[in-house]
Amino acid sequence: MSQSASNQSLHSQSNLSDAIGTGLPPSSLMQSQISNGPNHVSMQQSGQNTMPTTSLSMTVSSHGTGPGYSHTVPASQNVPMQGQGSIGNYQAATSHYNSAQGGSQHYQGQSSIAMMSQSNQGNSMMGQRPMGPYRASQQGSSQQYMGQEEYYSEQYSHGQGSSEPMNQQYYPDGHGDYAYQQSSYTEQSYDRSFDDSTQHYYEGGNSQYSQQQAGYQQGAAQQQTYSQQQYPNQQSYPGQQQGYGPAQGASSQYSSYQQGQGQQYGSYRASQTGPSAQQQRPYGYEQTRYFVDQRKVRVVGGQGGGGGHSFYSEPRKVFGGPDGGNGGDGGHVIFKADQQMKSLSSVFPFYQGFHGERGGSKNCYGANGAHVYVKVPVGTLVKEDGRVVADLTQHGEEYVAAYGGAGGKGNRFFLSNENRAPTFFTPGEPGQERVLHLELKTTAHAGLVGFPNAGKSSLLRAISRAKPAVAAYPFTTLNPHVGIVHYQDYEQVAVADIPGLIKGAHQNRGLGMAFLKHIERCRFLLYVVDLSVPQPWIQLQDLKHELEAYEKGLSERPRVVIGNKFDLAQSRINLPLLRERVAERVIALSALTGDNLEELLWHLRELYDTYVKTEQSRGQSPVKW
Ligand SMILES: Nc1nc2c(ncn2[C@@H]2O[C@H](COP(=O)(O)OP(=O)(O)OP(=O)(O)O)[C@@H](O)[C@H]2O)c(=O)[nH]1
Ligand SMILES: [Mg+2]
Repeated sequence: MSQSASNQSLHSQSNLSDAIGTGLPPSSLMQSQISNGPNHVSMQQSGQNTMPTTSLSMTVSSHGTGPGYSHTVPASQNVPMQGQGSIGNYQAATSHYNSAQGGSQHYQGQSSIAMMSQSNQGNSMMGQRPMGPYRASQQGSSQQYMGQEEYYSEQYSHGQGSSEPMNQQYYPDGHGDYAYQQSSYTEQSYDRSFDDSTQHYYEGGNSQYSQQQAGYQQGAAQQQTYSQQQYPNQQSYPGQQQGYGPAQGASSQYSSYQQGQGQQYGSYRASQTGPSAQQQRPYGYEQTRYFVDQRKVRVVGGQGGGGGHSFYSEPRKVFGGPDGGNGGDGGHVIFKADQQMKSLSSVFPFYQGFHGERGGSKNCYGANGAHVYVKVPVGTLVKEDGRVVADLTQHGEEYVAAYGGAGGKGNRFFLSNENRAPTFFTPGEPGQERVLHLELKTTAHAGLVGFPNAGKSSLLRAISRAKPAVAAYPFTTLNPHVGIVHYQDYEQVAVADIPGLIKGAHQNRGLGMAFLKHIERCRFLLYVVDLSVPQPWIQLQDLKHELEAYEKGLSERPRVVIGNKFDLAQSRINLPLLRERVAERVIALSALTGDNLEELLWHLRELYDTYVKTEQSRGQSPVKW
């Protein structure tokens, strides 16, 4: 899985860069629009065409600097931010901007959640703020915006900064324009490491805001000189406020802004359950597609086409008889197991089959609706009301999740000796509708089972090309990863690394036992124990206990005990003690230094060969990777 994860990460990178290439407005487009001055419509259109959702970018812009500034933000009205912010505040912000702007509609969208908890502050700051230069910078904007264009285009030429894909990842529902905003304004971020970049998410808004402030204070011409010099200050508002010096109103305004923004992002992050944890992820996490091992899907087959209703008629054959053809059948929704798919993340919550076409005159039958194929990973269980209805364990296996409705009959169908001119026909039947639960159980040959920090991921990295995250804190691994061990005779053994188990996992301690289902399909088990901890055999007992609690007999699969961290001094004392106490074969090795990995690899191969032979003797084909 993790090999594929790395592939996926590559894919996602390329996708994202595609998105950046195509989804963001090209700089030339930006230029033409921007240099037109406050051309609301065109900007908005570009926002809608290229970036279909409203985003937090408005947050920063609309709040911070008010109307003029907002022109630079691609925005759309159609996606309100209620889901992420407080609706009440959003509305307050809207009215605020309407009054300031004379009701240009797209400011409603732009203000969005920007004003969360800030509408009052915003109003008061409008009163305090010296509006003259501010408006001037907005109106006389051709120069100013030209300056910004240069800035944009320069930024776009830098193009592929790490922050952009990452931000897209933050907002899978299309907050690309926020990413765009940030990348446009914070050149600094390109040089940063990933960890910094995640922070940059917050800082970007500030920096952008600060630039605008600088522009307003210094006049339009100055805006061309956005430079790195400003950036050192951008993250700290106190510094900025000093810079603004005499602008009393401004300083209070900005401090309130800062406060408000913090709240706003706080609430936003809270609503994003997955990514919020990413702050601590050591690396690479942001660019990978999320691993999803269960999904609820509603599937509806296509509606059958109605029957035709017509009578044939031509000169000299006026009563030619009924000739309405039958309608086409609706298309099915079909789940198809695909080896390329590694998680259920690309499965949507709803699928609808194509409808059949209506029957026509002249006995023309309507075309059948096309089937919709949904690719799912091999090892996907399909459940309905808690009952397993399908188990897709082979590549290419299909399951018809929802049948399309049958097409209706045309009036020709009802022609009989009793009724030579039937006028009735039947409509198409509706497609079947079901709500199904998909559940993925990783299919690998061997499963690494161990306590957190035992070194499972390190071991997988050492024996395969998979790159699961390794770190010195527990629960580094949150999703199963599969790595492939390649042998010289081209046999491949798949090894799954699952998140660490602890004592009581079956009572939902630690990460619980939700991940044990990924072990369920492993043909043999590799128990990984940390030899350097006191009494490592206790770990082994606990692990077995947990596996048994999950499924009886699971811990008794063909297995081997791996004593990891053999390079540490304590391990050498513990190893003989462990060997005395456990019945299984113990392979002592060090995933870190690579000591004695060969023994594991040979033994793994033995286990695999035994498995293949057993399957073949049963007349079944062994799972191959
Ligand atoms: N000295 C030594 N340290 C090791 C060895 N193997 C792993 N480690 C360290 O142990 C720590 C945990 O390693 P991981 O591979 O992340 O452990 P894990 O079992 O995957 O942990 P979780 O994902 O949290 O379940 C890391 O700091 C590794 O560098 C080893 O053979 N020797
Ligand atoms: Mg791990």
